Amino acid sequence: MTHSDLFGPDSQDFTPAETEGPDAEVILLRKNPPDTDPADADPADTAEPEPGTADDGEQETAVPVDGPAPARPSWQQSIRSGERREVLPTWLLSRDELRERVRWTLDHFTHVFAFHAVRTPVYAGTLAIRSPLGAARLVGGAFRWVSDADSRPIRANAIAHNDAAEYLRLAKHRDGKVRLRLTILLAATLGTAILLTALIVAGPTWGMLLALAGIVGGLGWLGAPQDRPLIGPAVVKPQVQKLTSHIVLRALGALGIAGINQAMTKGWGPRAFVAPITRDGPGWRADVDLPYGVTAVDIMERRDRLASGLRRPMGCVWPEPVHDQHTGRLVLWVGDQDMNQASQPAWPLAKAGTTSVFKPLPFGTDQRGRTVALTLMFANMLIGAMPRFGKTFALRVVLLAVALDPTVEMHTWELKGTGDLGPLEQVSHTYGSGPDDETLAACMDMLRYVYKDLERRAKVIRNLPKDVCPENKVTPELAGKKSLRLHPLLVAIDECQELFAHDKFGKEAAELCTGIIKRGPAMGVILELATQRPDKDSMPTGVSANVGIRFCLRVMGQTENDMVLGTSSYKNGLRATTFTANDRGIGYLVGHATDPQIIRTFYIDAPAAERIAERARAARIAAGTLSGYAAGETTDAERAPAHDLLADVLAVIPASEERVWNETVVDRLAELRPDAYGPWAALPAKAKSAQLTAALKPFGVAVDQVWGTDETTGKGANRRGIERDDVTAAITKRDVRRRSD
Ligand SMILES: Nc1ncnc2c1ncn2[C@@H]1O[C@H](COP(=O)(O)OP(=O)(O)OP(=O)(O)O)[C@@H](O)[C@H]1O
Repeated sequence: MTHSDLFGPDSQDFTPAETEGPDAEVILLRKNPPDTDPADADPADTAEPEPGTADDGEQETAVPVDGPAPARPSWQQSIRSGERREVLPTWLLSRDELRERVRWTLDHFTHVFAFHAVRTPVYAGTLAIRSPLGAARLVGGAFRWVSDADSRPIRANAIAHNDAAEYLRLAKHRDGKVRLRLTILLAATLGTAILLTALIVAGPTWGMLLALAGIVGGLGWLGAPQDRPLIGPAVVKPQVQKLTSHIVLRALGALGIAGINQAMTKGWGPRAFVAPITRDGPGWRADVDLPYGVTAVDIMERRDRLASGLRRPMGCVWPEPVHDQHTGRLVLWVGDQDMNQASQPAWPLAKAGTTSVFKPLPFGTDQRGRTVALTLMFANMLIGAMPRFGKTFALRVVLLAVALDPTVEMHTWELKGTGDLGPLEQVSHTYGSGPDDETLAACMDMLRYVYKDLERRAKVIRNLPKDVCPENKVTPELAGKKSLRLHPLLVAIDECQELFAHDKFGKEAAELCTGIIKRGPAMGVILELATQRPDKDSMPTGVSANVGIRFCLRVMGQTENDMVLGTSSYKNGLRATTFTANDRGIGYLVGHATDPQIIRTFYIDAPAAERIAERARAARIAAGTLSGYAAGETTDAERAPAHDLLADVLAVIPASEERVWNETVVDRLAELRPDAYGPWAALPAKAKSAQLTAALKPFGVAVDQVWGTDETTGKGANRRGIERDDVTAAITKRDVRRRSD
């Protein structure tokens, strides 16, 4: 509809096209009197007039739907919002990456040199075999050149057309050429012959051999068949197809997304790319603005189909959103190699170095091979995966990095019982391995201790002057003050479902861990949990809802996925279900950077872990921080006798004896278990009796004066002793209590 259609040829001079360009739409509004509520207006009055009838210029006005074009932004305004490209490539700024590149380059050329050096005899033999043919080709070529064989067809043509004049002209020209070339050839041959003779007669042997090798090599090279080169490549490069806009659009168009398909019919394709497709690390990067209404998540959800459209393995295809752009901006990174096959640099701390949990600790590499480091202080971490996909390996990388910070008190518990975290035993304040009730009970003791320590830490922090602790949380300075005992404390529980799903300990474990996870970070307490069963029975919601850093390796379903990565993660395209059976050690990392990342953890095998832990132990010994289990200190529980005192006492008092002196009981106990009670028996009579009194007190066994007979002298006397019935009653009472627990 044009302006004159609406207003007639005499309408006021208003040309939308001049203001907004040809696409600007115009709507017609009826001007209401100022005191009229537009809602009260008669609908008939607002009906669009027939073209050409809208002549009431007083009542109607045309308003362009698209407002006037904004004034052109200044040069500075337009450039300020732009993205600055890096001055130097990131690999040049990172010492680790630079070192890795240099190392790789040296490695590469060493390999190439060794590859060809080993094959030198084969190359020499092949050249020698090919040299006669090469000599024949040289002679043939020289003959053709001297005889000007190339011009033969032209002369033949002159003969065929009986063109005598032309033939004579050509023959004369050729004769001159042949004479000149023959002279050059004879001179070159003579020169070479003289040189060779001189070399043979007067030159050194090596010179002669070199000349011979050169001649044979040259002739062999000339004699090589075209389809069989002498030297094969030392490194077979993967045949990677270059990523082009055509391939990207083809793949996007094959996803079955209506928005993309419709936009394509309207010519969206060429405008999709906001930057040229470039090499980015070991792969290609395309920045795409998707059609209106299509989001990057829509593409991420269809990664498998995208990989099919690109004709690349799934592990090469990584679509991502751009957090500081609109949701339709997609960065598509297509690796040359499947992520699970690409070579990975060694863990930067594998050979040397210590760490600080206040600083980032190297954890893995992303698809582009860049190191991803985690800052664990003030965070908690949950690792989830199906069995055998690298959960314990991932936890071990984190724990080894933490172990290299000598200030951290480590509590390492692996509740599967395979000893995968065994290397950490030598640096841990408490350590346990196994799914049995005894280990779980000890793990609970540890959690109670840590939970209680939170209260102490809170009190210490609360009482610190504001200028020392302005943020009410542990700082590196506070952590360093030994007297405050605010050093970082890390609790790691692998296979934590064993604890949370336990009939007896589950509820308390959930309460303790929820408390630790909520209050721990500010007080320097870090909780690391790993589980192969991230469901609601094995992972309390109080825990899963409060975790900061989440790492999800391959899982089977949406529930497990969301349990580890957080609610709606699956819906938002974060699908650890799409990892394949070969993607061990690869997972989504959420909560660490602004955007979720795909990480392959550094691979540290058991022997390497052992070596690193030994280094960590040495650093702790040097810093004077080796403590608890690692330092050989025993806990109260361990100090408690492994035997049953009441049962032993009862065993040494026969039913015929109603009362017995304490000292007699101790002597008999020492006879029964010399290791356990021998030291008691060695005490003087009074102390001996007092020892038994103290040991029986917690069980409520009364000690009183009892009549008895000295076993050596046979004399009767009143001394401190116990009644057998009291011991039996104490045993019964204890057993009843244990059963009710
Ligand atoms: N980053 C990695 N790169 C390559 N392979 C890895 C990586 N991490 C783990 N793996 C492989 O995955 C295997 C299983 O790892 P891990 O023992 O950590 O699994 P898990 O999930 O703890 O299994 P489970 O639940 O049975 O304890 C390892 O033996 C190792 O070979």
